[in-house]
Amino acid sequence: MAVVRERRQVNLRLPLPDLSDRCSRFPLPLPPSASTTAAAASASVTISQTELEKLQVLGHGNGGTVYKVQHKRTSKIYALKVVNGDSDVTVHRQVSREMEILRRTDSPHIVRCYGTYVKPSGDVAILMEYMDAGTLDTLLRTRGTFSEPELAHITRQILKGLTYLHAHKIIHRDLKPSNLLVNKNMEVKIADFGVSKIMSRRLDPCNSYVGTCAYMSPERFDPDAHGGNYDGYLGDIWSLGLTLMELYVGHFPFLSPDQRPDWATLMCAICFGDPPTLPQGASDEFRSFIECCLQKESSKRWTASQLLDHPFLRSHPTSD
Ligand SMILES: Nc1ncnc2c1ncn2[C@@H]1O[C@H](COP(=O)(O)OP(=O)(O)OP(=O)(O)O)[C@@H](O)[C@H]1O
Repeated sequence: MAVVRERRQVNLRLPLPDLSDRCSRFPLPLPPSASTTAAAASASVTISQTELEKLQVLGHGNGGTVYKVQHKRTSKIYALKVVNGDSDVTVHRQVSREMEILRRTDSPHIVRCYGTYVKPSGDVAILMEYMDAGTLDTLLRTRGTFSEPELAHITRQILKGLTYLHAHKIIHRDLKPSNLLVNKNMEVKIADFGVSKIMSRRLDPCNSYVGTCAYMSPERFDPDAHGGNYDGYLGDIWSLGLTLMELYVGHFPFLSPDQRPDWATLMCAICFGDPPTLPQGASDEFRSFIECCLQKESSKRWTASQLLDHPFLRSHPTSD
């Protein structure tokens, strides 16, 4: 059993990195629309980094800072994730992995990347589409819990993103409300690929311990008790189940609302306790959907593409 990943405290007093013209130039696609397509993304113009003006800090992550930036010439808004050159090696490894995955992906359900920048000083940045409603975590805190129809809409989008990733042999490994970005049209996109894994084959086993432990499946928390390795794709499904439950009940499902998470409590609850269940009032379809995700034995969990056809989603058809 490995250690809990700690969130690095970002030093707010560090000067903002100056992304100068010495950096390589990257193609900047046309601004994203509600239905961004690969064709739209490939219709690109080129800008220099000095054409990006920082407007405000959107948030801090594990080693990086995300800024809202404006492309001066077109006034279009983007998000720029910046990691300083003096960050530790783990942070650089994570941002490199994130850049590699974002460059490979092309899906309306994955946050779109418009360029990556690497300076000789080691400063690294990723230019992404700006999601103007923040994350599902911030929405939960500001506007409260989500209804079943809202969750069905959210779930369908996450599952389409996961189906895309898994078909491309990418395991996210850190799915949680704060890694799901939202815009004002309630489009939900999967983000933050710092601890994701690209498999060389579809069924390669996983055995590394990275990600946010609270959302880890029992077999990821304690691989030794599960034969030393596990199917990482099904680990994403467990995290999805916990994420949806949290959005429905308003707090992390394994803990009561006022309980502080600590590693020992979490470990016992996830590895030795029963999976959490929905409170009274939830529909049978939603209850069944959550059960299909939160099976302790991973082989009993449904895959992302199977879940897309679950009665819970069929009972809330899309308008499109
Ligand atoms: N494309 C984006 N559009 C709008 N806001 C964003 C975007 N990307 C990130 N953010 C904001 O910046 C914050 C930090 O994002 P980042 O991916 O660096 O880390 P995180 O997911 O919050 O944390 P960690 O890396 O520890 O998992 C997010 O929580 C979100 O509020």
